[in-house]
Amino acid sequence: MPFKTRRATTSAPSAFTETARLQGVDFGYAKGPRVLRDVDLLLPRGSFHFLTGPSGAGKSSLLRLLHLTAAPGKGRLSLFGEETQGLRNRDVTAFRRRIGVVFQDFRLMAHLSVFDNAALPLRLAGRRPEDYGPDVEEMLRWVGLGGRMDDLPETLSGGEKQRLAIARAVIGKPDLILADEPTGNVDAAMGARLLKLFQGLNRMGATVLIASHDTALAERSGAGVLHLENGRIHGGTA
Ligand SMILES: Nc1ncnc2c1ncn2[C@@H]1O[C@H](COP(=O)(O)OP(=O)(O)OP(=O)(O)O)[C@@H](O)[C@H]1O
Repeated sequence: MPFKTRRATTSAPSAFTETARLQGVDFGYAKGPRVLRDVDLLLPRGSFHFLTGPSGAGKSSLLRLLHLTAAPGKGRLSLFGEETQGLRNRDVTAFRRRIGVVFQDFRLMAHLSVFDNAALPLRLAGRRPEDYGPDVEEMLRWVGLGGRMDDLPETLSGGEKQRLAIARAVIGKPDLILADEPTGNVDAAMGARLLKLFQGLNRMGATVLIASHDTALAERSGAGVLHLENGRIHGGTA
């Protein structure tokens, strides 16, 4: 497992105990139905949850709120113990640097190699290639892309793109990992390996939330399960 001996966070140690808290959150899109209704949710620091629920229930939307790419219509959202309402753009960027996110559509950088995609969070954090090279290579080998480092994303299969997106999300050892269907395109053995990666990062301190239809994987993981349906969350701590 990559990062065996190191802390799970690149940010300065801070005293937060709640990675995320939603209180009375309503959310809906301008031209769509109300997606979340009066949701209360607490993700304690170092917790690991799966987020399940039928297609269209709002799992991706909830991850978007936690990534600050969408804002609650009503209610409060705090991250790392800090209120997020009214943040300036540069504060949003600072929050996002502490979050590793795996989007359902991967959002890889088409003009960057596999290696450079995976290394992007470290480069943006100001680290030098000579320092991060071995970490990135180790991570890419772990997700089975050790032989593809110089290739462009367009040459990868769906599952390979997904694994690259995961490598990029976790390489900076973020405080919070949000992953949207991260095992949707891989076989069971790779799914188990990726779960191990998330579990390892969680043991090192990261808070993990994985949206998934794979209830078998969720059950096998031993993680908490939050179920989203009809705009409300069942399970977890509020
Ligand atoms: N950009 C958007 N504009 C308007 N409505 C949207 C938008 N994105 C999602 N929706 C709607 O919001 C609701 C929740 O969608 P969301 O993608 O969060 O669900 P989900 O649980 O992640 O679904 P899936 O499991 O199919 O990925 C759905 O009714 C969807 O049609």
